[in-house]
Amino acid sequence: MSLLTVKDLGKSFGGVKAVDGISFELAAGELLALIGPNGAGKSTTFNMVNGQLKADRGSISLDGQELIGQKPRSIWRLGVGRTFQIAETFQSLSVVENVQMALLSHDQKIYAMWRRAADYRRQDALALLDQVGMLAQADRPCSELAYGDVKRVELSIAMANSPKLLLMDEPTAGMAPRERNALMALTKKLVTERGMAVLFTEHSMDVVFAYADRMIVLARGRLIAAGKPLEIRDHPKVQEVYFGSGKTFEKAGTKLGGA
Ligand SMILES: Nc1ncnc2c1ncn2[C@@H]1O[C@H](COP(=O)(O)OP(=O)(O)OP(=O)(O)O)[C@@H](O)[C@H]1O
Repeated sequence: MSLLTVKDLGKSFGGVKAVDGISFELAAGELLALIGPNGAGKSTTFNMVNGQLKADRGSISLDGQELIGQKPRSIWRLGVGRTFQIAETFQSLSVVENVQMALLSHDQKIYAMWRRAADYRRQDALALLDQVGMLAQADRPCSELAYGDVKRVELSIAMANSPKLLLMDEPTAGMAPRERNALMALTKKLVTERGMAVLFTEHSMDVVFAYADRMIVLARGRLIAAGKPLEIRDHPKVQEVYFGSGKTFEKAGTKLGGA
């Protein structure tokens, strides 16, 4: 059975149908890539799933519970996580303290966090860091880490909430190819080990084809194709959008696989 079921989801801004009646499913243990040219509706879709935007129509159901109409915080509590960049204010904290802060937040002990982060559930935080290969660097300040390692820590912070579904918006943006592959291989490992589902946008087609179990393709708010990477690559509509005349997206100045 699907973990996430999206049906006839729609959102308009003024006269623009940003998302125009899309439907898709996502199972536990699956990595689903959401791709499409600039302005296709990817961010709008993401923000409806995490509750930052309210859908005009349709349904988003997680494990049978309707998410539309719920606040972002409630949706997060139900198990929809997302990766956040480590805020500048937390850069001076150590790696493990950043994960401890996330555990405090998960446990709703947010008000005491400044005082208590250093003591709070340290062993659990270390276990999360171990899962992302960052145990050896647990006591270093985040500000000293290489970019790829910061991304690993961000992933472990997202894991602190034990998400059933993790949303990743351009997870490998700004990374070199080797770092990109390492991060996605790690994500895939977490998906398999934890039975977590991941929905991600990505502009690097290499990453998408190498790591996505399935893909959905949006263009002008509509879902134009869904399937396994190889099926998508050969799909006529996708070919037209990305490689063809470019008629549909000429004006948007589409980059290949623009996320
Ligand atoms: N807050 C908003 N107000 C008005 N129009 C918006 C708003 N958010 C998005 N849109 C419009 O909705 C459409 C879809 O935008 P969206 O950001 O979801 O696309 P995207 O696929 O994420 O694009 P990109 O790859 O450029 O980030 C675009 O035409 C955009 O201009």
